[in-house]
Amino acid sequence: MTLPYRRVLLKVSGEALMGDGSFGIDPTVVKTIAADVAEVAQQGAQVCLVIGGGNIFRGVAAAAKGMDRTQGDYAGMLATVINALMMQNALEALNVDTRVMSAIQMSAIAEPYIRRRAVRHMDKGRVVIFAAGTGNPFFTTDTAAALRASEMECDALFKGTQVDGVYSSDPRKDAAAQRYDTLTYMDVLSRDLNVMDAAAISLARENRLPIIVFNIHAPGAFQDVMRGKGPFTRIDAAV
Ligand SMILES: Nc1ncnc2c1ncn2[C@@H]1O[C@H](COP(=O)(O)OP(=O)(O)OP(=O)(O)O)[C@@H](O)[C@H]1O
Ligand SMILES: O=c1ccn([C@@H]2O[C@H](COP(=O)(O)O)[C@@H](O)[C@H]2O)c(=O)[nH]1
Repeated sequence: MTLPYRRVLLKVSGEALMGDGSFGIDPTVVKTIAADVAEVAQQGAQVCLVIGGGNIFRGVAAAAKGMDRTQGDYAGMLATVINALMMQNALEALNVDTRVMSAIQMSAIAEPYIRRRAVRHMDKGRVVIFAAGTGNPFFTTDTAAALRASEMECDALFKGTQVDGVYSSDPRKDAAAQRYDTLTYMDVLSRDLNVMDAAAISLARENRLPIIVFNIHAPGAFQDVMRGKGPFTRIDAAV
């Protein structure tokens, strides 16, 4: 069965890569996600990825302990490059052609981000991994994902995270939280549902980019959610 999307961006939470650990990367988790991405790419969808860095470094957390925020954010962006290289390695082991494109130039390990080149890579069937977020401090990889998905004219942004959708409050802290099947961008903003930052939601809203939030941990979760198999939450202009 053909997939109902031509080109999509998958945002993978950095924290998801920790597996059962409390820091860093569990290679088994990376392999499982890579296998899911490989399946989707082999079924003909153009796929690009943004991977968070929260499993390694978050600028805001470092700032809370007295570090300069900007410096911490640059360290956070470098953390996303480490995750991108791990994912590239796992995808290449599955014979998926990939390119890492970095928003911060580091020509020995990644191509610089050039929008038209990224589009060309995807047209040739390569999975493009966007690294180093937006390249700017005070942003997050959620915003980078909404930005790149808009630039790439993706049909949707899939946010693969630790929870299976958007809840009335953080489900990891509130056992009574209720999951929504659908929400509008305005619902997420006005109810302060913190699954993604407001800048990312606003950017998606402006560009009419649907966001689908799902749990990345179930094997095959990405290909299932691409086919509309739940659970997930869809955030859109009007529902
Ligand atoms: N209303 C809500 N609905 C769903 N999840 C929520 C909500 N409020 C807070 N969260 C939390 O937001 C988290 C989603 O963010 P995620 O872990 O994907 O972080 P990220 O910043 O995108 O990535 P990283 O882990 O790299 O920092 C969920 O794990 C969940 O605990
Ligand atoms: O555009 C960006 C993207 C990220 N950062 C910094 O990186 C870390 C990790 O990203 P997450 O989205 O939290 O996974 C983030 O905390 C920022 O410190 C950035 O500065 N700019």
